[in-house]
Amino acid sequence: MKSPAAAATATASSSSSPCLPSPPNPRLHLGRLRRPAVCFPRYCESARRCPSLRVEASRLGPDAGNCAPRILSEKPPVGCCAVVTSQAGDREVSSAPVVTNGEIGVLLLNLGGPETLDDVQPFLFNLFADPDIIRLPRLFRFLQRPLAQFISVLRAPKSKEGYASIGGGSPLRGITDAQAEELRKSLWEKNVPAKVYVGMRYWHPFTEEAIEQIKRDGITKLVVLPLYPQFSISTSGSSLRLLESIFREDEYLVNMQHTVIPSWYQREGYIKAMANLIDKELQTFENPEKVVIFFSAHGVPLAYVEEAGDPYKAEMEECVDLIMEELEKRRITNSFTLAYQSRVGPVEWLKPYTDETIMDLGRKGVKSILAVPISFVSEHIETLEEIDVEYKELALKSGIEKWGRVPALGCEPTFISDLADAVIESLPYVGAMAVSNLEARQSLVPLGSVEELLAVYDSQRRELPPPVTVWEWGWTKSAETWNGRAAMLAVLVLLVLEVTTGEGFLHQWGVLPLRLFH
Ligand SMILES: C=CC1=C(C)c2cc3[nH]c(cc4nc(cc5[nH]c(cc1n2)c(C)c5CCC(=O)O)C(CCC(=O)O)=C4C)c(C)c3C=C
Ligand SMILES: [Fe+2]
Repeated sequence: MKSPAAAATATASSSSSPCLPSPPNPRLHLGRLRRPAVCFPRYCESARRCPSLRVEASRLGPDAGNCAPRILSEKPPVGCCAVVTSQAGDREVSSAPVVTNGEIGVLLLNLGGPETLDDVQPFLFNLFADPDIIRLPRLFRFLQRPLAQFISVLRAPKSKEGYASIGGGSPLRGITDAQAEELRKSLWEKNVPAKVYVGMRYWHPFTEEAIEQIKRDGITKLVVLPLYPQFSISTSGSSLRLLESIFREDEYLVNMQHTVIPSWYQREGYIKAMANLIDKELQTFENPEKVVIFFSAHGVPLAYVEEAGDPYKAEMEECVDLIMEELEKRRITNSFTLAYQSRVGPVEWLKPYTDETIMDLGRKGVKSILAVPISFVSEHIETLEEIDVEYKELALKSGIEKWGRVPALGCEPTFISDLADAVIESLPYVGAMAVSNLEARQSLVPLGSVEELLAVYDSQRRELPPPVTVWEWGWTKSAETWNGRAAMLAVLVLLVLEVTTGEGFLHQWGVLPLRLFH
């Protein structure tokens, strides 16, 4: 890591009393202002010394830009105290039991994927019906579902082809369930008796189902952990928005203490696990030092970053830097590049695009590439099909001779253990409760973090630029596109009618003299 400031070993005390002035407003911590806005040296300094805030100390340092986003609650931790001993470098956690006065739950948030080919279109419908994927102007909100239906039906055949080629469905559910089980085991080994739940955004098990189970199990302290290392409005943000709406409506949840780990790409364990995978895969090449390490992240529309303030790009770039720094420590100094894949629709997405970058490297005479999927921790359609098949083919056509790919982290033990540490470290922040139910309701969720995190990037809930162009008034590119599509559709409908009924302009003009069907 950039600043292993927690060379200091720190031990959390068994007292939950705060020893700090309130941390700065978390609204400032995430997102577009992140780098400049989060440097609170006084706060970070104190945090390093304060036992009850030790939890985040391994990320603190002279470069305080890394610290504040991790302080998840403005209120002091109450009612729960992790007894944790941690050493920078090995992140060892002591065997002292975690003392809490409630049932701990961990909710893993993920995207979800179709399990069969019949699931593909309804899965796509759920995805495009999400206002964090396509947020229409207020006046046109009523069109969200019809539009989602329209786009999902249009896209389904192409998506189905992809899913068919990877075995007829997404492997995401199985892998996420396995990660949940490994995380549970790891937490128990670290003396944290927690239950772990999986809540998917667009397919089973839906987040709503996970929440129902959490209620049935009587969980009173919940750590929310999106399985995306980097934060994006379109992924973690969307899942948090859904949670916010569920929490707001429910008496039980209003009273449940929670905290969110919004992103965790700087964690030492994660960075090391990624570096281990890259290191190992490089050894499969004849001349490992000549290989270009090609980080390929899932893209988002450019306007998410430039207009809506999505921190995704900044977090991604920092993540890649951290991995390369870790590799450098191991004397691996290969060239590397970061590009964005999987764009959907005609609007501009984050650049450079993966396909263009591959061709560019080919033109420049690069002969070996090691692809590193970086935005997701499971194998999925975009690793198994897009990278392993499409991009490999493109690379070979572009003059690249050897193409390799680092596997997704999955249940890699260093990674799972680090996730468990992240959960343990966040426990003292679970439970910053509103004073009364009324107050909790007014603030939408129990004080913790969901709505604060949402506010960070999206306080005004502005329109999001649609990845698939939808209607805009005026002489715009979008209007032209949609006019064109509407016209083509109209012509198609007229043609079909004409051919099937034998009546219409073409018949009147003698272009089509015969009725084809009777
Ligand atoms: C960090 C990861 C992801 C971001 C950011 C993201 C944004 C995003 N995605 C779409 C549209 C689609 N995504 C689809 C599948 C899909 N997306 C991610 C991850 C991110 N998406 C994953 C892991 C998967 C695969 C799940 C699986 O089943 O294996 C799909 C469906 C597949 C396809 O048809 O290509 C679509 C569509 C948008 C529009 C978007 C940002 C706005
Ligand atoms: Fe996606």
